[in-house]
Order: sequence, then C-alpha cells, then structure tokens
Amino acid sequence: MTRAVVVEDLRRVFGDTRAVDGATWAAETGQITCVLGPNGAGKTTTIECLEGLQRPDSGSCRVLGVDPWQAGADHRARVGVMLQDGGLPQSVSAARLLGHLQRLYRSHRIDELVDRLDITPFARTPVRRLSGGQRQRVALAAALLGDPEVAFLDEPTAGLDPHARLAVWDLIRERRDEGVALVVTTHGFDEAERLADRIVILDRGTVVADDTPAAIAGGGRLEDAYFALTGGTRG
Ligand SMILES: Nc1ncnc2c1ncn2[C@@H]1O[C@H](COP(=O)(O)OP(=O)(O)OP(=O)(O)O)[C@@H](O)[C@H]1O
Repeated sequence: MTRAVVVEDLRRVFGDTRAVDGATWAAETGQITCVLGPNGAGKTTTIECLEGLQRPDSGSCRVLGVDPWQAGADHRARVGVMLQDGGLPQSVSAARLLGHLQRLYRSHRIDELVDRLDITPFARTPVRRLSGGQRQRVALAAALLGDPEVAFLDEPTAGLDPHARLAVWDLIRERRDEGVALVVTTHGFDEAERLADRIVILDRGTVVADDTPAAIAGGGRLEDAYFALTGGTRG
C-alpha cells in the first residue's frame, strides 16, 4: 500500500485562531480514512489544503506525491472533491452538470452513478431547487465521475435518508476495493465504524488519535473513546 495523502506538521492560522496546529497523518491507497473531530477542529481547513483551495502557513501536504497548492490540471483530474456545501453551480440541472463532467473526463460511469444514487427522478431540476440530500447525491456523483485515484468527501452522508446513506456507503466501499484512497470527514460514529479502515481524530487543530477503529475504541465503543480524546462532556 502507498501513502496517497500525506499531511506533515500542517499549520493554518486565521488571526488568533490556529485552525490546524501541527497535524501529521496519512491516508493509504485502497483504504477509507475517516477524519472525525468536533466543530471547529480543523477538518475542513485540512481538507481544503489537501484540495489545493487553501495554502498552508507551514508544514506540508502531499497528494499523490504532489503539493496540491502548486498542482496543475493533470493532477486535479486524478483527485475527486466533494465540498461540504456541495459547491455545485446552482442554475444548471444535475443531468447537464454530470453530462458536462462526463465529457470532460470521458467517463463511462455516469449511468452507474445516476442509477446507484437514484438521481434520475430529479435529474432535470436546477440544483438550487433540489433538497439538501438530493444535492449531496449530485455532488458525490460529480466527485466520483472522473474515476479519481484519491477522493476527498466532506460529510458525504450529511442530511441523507437511510436508503441513500446505505447506497453511498456501498459506493465508497467499492471505490476503496478498486484501490482509491478515500478521505471522508464525518460526525457519525456509526459511519466511521462501518466505513473506516483508519480513523484520524482532530481536536483543536491537532491529531489526538490515528489508528484503526478497533484500536481507537480499545475494546469499548468508538463514541466513548472519542469523547475521552476530545474532552467533551456527555449528556
Ligand atoms: N477563513 C477563515 N477565517 C477565519 N477563521 C476561519 C476560517 N476558516 C476556518 N476558520 C476557523 O478555523 C477553525 C477550524 O474550522 P474548520 O472549518 O476547519 O473546522 P471543522 O473541523 O471543519 O468544523 P465543522 O465540523 O464545524 O465543519 C474554526 O474555529 C473556524 O472558525
């Protein structure tokens, strides 16, 4: 296995806020790495550095051996990105958007993705009129359409109904089995337990755990380990 994603002593500061404060972790090809952490822990900032959308203040990011901030179009075609708010153009329909990406990537996977994510019923509706869950499904299809070697999925099942969640989990696992490195941010313990080969837990910009789900849970529940590691109080 190779390290498709490497984060080394990464720092990103906004004024007085150390959003990412010296984090080091990696994600392997053919594995699902789930990144967990409380609101404001630095997950999205880290992922956006890895996507080349933000420039680290210090430390380094490497994706497929390349610095994402410097990367060109060739590199970007090898990386799938699903942003937290969907990041989709609002006035076009899913059919038009995915058709455009299909031509761009010369992809053969559009029918499979549309079918698996049950996009057909709303394929002709403008993105701005879609429900949150429908938009999530289109954003995931867009991220996976180009057959990426690495995919960054920021809360891919947030707001999805139970059927759609299962469909998304199956798709993510299949891509893993095809050798894709998937980095998935989530707030769901069940999601992390079911999906992750490896879990990275961030808290206040630093890595407080980086191991298999079983090792982090230590024979107990992942949820309990998470609360102990992130200093939260439980209701
Ligand atoms: N552009 C910015 N300007 C100022 N502060 C920012 C900016 N982006 C992020 N931050 C701050 O950095 C910290 C980390 O934010 P980030 O979005 O990375 O957290 P997160 O772990 O993704 O949280 P969530 O679970 O809520 O999505 C937060 O305190 C946030 O307010």
